[in-house]
Amino acid sequence: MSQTPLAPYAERADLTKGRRFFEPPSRTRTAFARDRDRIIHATAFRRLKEKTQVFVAHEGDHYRTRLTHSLEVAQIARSLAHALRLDDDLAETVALAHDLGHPPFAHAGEDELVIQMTDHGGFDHNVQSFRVVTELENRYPQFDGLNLSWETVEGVIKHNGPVSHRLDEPAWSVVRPYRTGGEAGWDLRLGTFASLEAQCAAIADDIAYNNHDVDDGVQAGLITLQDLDQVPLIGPMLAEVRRDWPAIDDRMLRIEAVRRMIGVMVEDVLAETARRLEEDRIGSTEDVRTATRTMVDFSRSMHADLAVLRKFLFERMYRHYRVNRTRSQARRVLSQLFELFMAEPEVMPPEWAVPAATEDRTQRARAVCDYIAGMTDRYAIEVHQKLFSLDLALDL
Ligand SMILES: Nc1nc2c(ncn2[C@H]2C[C@H](O)[C@@H](COP(=O)(O)OP(=O)(O)OP(=O)(O)O)O2)c(=O)[nH]1
Repeated sequence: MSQTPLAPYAERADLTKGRRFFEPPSRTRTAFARDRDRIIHATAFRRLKEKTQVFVAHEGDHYRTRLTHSLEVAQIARSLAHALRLDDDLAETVALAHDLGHPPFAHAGEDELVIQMTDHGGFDHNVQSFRVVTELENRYPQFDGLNLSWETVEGVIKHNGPVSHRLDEPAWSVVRPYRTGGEAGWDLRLGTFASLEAQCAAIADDIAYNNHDVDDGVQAGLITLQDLDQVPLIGPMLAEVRRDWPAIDDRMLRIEAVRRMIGVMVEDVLAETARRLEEDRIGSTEDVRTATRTMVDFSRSMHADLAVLRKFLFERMYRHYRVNRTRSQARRVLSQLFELFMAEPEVMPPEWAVPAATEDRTQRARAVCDYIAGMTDRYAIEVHQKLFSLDLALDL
């Protein structure tokens, strides 16, 4: 963006730990910018356009999908990184990749896959994002996955912080080869913190969804502006906008209040992060990794307010009966597809039917799970309709 020199604790693309499979550097792009471009060209990225954020993707053109959510996260991550004098390409790249592993119908879909995979190694959307970029995307003749830089892959797998404590959970076992001595030949140093750029992407996720869910929830009529008056963060913001613009209509009031709330959260993160970097005397990328806490974070009071806002959104929006009805349908679609594919793997396309054609039920379940997890909402509904309708004229 600008030529401001990077901070000493910023990642540097010219000092990257490199890619798993050697490739000569690009003449025109840094390693992290090239990673971003690979993600944008990935099939899993395009499919985010029809994956649920809160509303199933076809419910309305104006609601967020996982794709527009990822773009908003990337924008906020980039702003944070730039203000902190970090590598904004890396922050953007990790943000764009962070939700690649979400199954159709997002959390409802994940809840169902977790149940279906209980005896077969489990399911976790963050691990699935990691598998998409390291293994499942198939668009290069030389390797599986996208062969991204170490720092990008690290950011994807550490979306929720260091992961060493979770390696015994079956869902996380696929990450094992990526630790010291692992056969992947790469040590992602799973027990340490990720780069500050990846931490920017992670907090940008929280900023983005808490804000856009308020926006979408009001637009959808699940919550009202009056409901929000008593909720921390957004309530004071609504009052402030009404004071500044007494004649403002509800639509503009909602948009302006959400815009200001994003700004307040970003400023809070920047101030808290600067404070922590100084307090913990962070002077290098190694200091970031071996620190005793996350550096890019909200202040204590923002955490407290956000907890109340999250609880409100959870109870009033994510568990609204109208959303619950769709969740219920979505889970049935996925459970019925899963059971059918386990019994008749030959009805899946060959790239999934072949690995599923085994007596090893765990191996079969993983192929079924990967096929389903890669589906968009629309495709899952279409396949379900085709396979469970008795109308043989339905073509797919
Ligand atoms: N936590 C949660 N979020 C839901 C649910 N249904 C819909 N959502 C929406 C609300 C947010 O827009 C978004 C939060 O999910 P994300 O996957 O982005 O973040 P989360 O913190 O759950 O997971 P992550 O940080 O990716 O490990 O999903 C639900 O049942 N639980």
